[in-house]
Formats: sequence, structure tokens, C-alpha cells
Amino acid sequence: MPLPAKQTLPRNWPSSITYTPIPVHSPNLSSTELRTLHPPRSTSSLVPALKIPLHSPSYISILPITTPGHPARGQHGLFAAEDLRPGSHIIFYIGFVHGNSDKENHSTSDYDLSLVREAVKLGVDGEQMGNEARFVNDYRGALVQAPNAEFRDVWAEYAHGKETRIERCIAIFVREAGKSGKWKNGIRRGEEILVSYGKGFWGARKEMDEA
Ligand SMILES: C[S@@+](CC[C@H](N)C(=O)[O-])C[C@H]1O[C@@H](n2cnc3c(N)ncnc32)[C@H](O)[C@@H]1O
Repeated sequence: MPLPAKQTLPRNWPSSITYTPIPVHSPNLSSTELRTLHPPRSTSSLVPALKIPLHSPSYISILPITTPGHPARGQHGLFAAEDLRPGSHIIFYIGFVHGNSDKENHSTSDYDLSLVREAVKLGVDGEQMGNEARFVNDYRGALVQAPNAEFRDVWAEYAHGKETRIERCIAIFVREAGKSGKWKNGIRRGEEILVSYGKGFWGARKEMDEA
């Protein structure tokens, strides 16, 4: 998928990875998998979908992790370049959308998220292609007590050539303020955006390390 005209790569984007602002579908997705990805035609106009922008958001940055003791030191992370309000949408997790016939190719990727976890299973892998979201780190061991952001399942709308697609997507949101208001400050400019990958990710990682 070529970059739209005027699209410039985000700062610190690695030259070996393809930047794409919108999802790239595997050519091997079956018709059932494609149906699962999109809302039924009859209801698609009723689905409240968030628009995927074609430009890079200016309120986040990809930065090298230099903090001593940070477990991802030497790698990169995603940081707030402005204050981000509690509960606000940060970015979609964009990548290569794949299904059952491609799953072996993505089983060892550290950038692969589960997009649909029903009878039909789909994943979105940011290892080889994606946007800034592929740089979000997990909060564990990152010198904080808890994540300040979270993954959510959403409907997303974007232009693909002449068609408008509405499909399932994963997006990163700032954590809600909470009843006690503990997270009322949202994410401050300069802070790293940290999610929880979930115990499943780290469990699988441990098994691989021990194998
Ligand atoms: C989705 S990538 C995140 C971006 C990655 N730091 C980079 O620069 O490409 C996931 C990888 O980041 C690293 N990582 C993220 N959070 C971590 C954490 N809390 N502890 C250790 N490694 C982490 C691990 O190597 C993991 O496989």
C-alpha cells in the first residue's frame, strides 16, 4: 500500500518497516473472514465508527527508550507529545490483517494482536508494516504501577481507493479517570504511553524463552 501523497514518515520510523496509515488485508482472507471483519451491509450505516486519519498524529512521538532499568531500554516506545485527556482515543493499531491460513507466519511475532476472537479468528500484525501504535510498550517493569492506556475493540472507517470501508479495528485509548479520579490527569506531555499486553502475551513469551 503506497503512502498517500504528502505523507511523511514519523520521526524515528525504522526504514525496514512499511508505514501504513490504514489496515492491509491479507490476500488469503476467506469470504467468511472478510464477512466477520465488516458489519453486515444492512447495518453498516448504523455502526458508530471512528475515522482513521491518513496523516500521522502530531500529539504522539516514537522515541528511543534510554531510561536505566526500563525493560525495553535500547528499543523504542510511544510517547505523548501533548497532554492527552482521560478516555480519549490516541491511535488505531494498524497492521497486516490475517486469518487462519496465514496464522503460522505470525505466531512468533511480538507485534501481533488478536483482532477477532470468535469462531472466526483474525489477527493484526504490526511486525512488518503498521503505524506508530506498533511501538506501544507494556507497563510491566516499566517503572510504573499500572498502564495509563488500553486497547479497545472499535469499528473504524477509512477510505480505500474509491470505497469507504467500515471494519473491526483495535485502538489505543487513554485510561478513563476512574470513580476515584485517580487517573484524572490523563497522560501528560512527555510521558510514555503504556498498555497491558495481557497475561497471555507474557505467558507465551515465557514458554518460548524456556523452550
Ligand atoms: C509491540 S513491540 C513494542 C515496541 C518495541 N519496544 C520496539 O521498539 O519495536 C513489543 C516488544 O517490545 C518489548 N517490550 C514492550 N514492553 C515491554 C516490557 N514491559 N518489558 C519487556 N519488554 C517489553 C518486547 O521486546 C516486546 O516483544
